[in-house]
Amino acid sequence: MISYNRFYQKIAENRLSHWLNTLPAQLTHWQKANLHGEFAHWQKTLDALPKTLVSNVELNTQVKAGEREDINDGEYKRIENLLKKFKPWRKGPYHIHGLHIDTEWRSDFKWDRLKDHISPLKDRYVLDIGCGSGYHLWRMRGEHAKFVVGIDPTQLFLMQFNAIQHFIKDDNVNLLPLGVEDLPELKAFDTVFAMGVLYHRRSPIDFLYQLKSQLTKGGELVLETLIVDGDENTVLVPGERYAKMRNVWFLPSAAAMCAWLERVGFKNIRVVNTDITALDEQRKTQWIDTESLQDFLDPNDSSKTIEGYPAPKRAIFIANI
Ligand SMILES: Nc1ncnc2c1ncn2[C@@H]1O[C@H](C[S@+](CC[C@H]([NH3+])C(=O)[O-])CC(=O)[O-])[C@@H](O)[C@H]1O
Repeated sequence: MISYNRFYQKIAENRLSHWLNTLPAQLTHWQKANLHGEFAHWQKTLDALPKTLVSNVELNTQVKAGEREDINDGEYKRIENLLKKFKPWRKGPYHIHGLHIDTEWRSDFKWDRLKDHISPLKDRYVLDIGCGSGYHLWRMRGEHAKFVVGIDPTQLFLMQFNAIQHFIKDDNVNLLPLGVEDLPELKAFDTVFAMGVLYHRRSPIDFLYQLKSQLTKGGELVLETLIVDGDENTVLVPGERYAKMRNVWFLPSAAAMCAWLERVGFKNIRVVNTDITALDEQRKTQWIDTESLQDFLDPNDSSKTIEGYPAPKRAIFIANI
């Protein structure tokens, strides 16, 4: 059973205390009514992870907990077998006692593209919406953020996060099983990240208002999303699938995205990076059994998706309120 009591105690004493008005009831309901069919099984896997002595934790240049020498061969094999039960591992990579979880995505590439453009995270309250397994949460803490909260409704990713947390043990980094639509207007975070989520939202403008309502006055939004080429009136709404993904709705141009941000009241809007996703950033590894980017592109023309749309191109936007 996952307990959020420690999280409640922590926020009772910090600037998120008003979240206690709604969060405990929401999470209690979630545990009663919304658990994934595999949840109990996953929980057993988590509980079976050995309690090891973690000699060091490195979060600034990578996400690494412990050394190979901290554990014996049996423990290493056990950790590997148990963590493989949480496949597919999409976002990472992680290094646990010398075990390299070589995830589908090199999420560190995205971090490298944005880290020099954002306001320093030192002492900040940070929220990462749609954080996946939480890779970037650790990197934010590695930049000395004071309190880091991630939300993501996909329960397998929560399990992956909890598995990494089992070794790192930092109660200033938390992942809650919520969607953005479950958040009250907290107006409490200094930096809000929303990366890889906007195109999954059916109402992108409402989504931007939701992001805005999480920020303190003067706070910073870091938004990353798929874009297309074009002017401020260009938006692609793909058919049933984009790069084999079913739930993709709006792909604006960078100019359109800036116009949307301005329309909902963000200021100081800038595009700090654009990048075509390359095959070394998203690829099949031993830690996923499913297809990856190579299978999502036209085999004869990698500038197109398999459906004939422009291949994935992403941009990072930073804005303030
Ligand atoms: N309603 C929702 N509210 C919040 N999150 C959601 C919702 N619906 C889906 N998600 C979550 O949004 C994440 C998107 S992945 C980006 C990960 C990371 N940020 C990255 O930048 O690497 C990109 C992709 O899969 O295309 C997934 O983890 C979903 O579970």
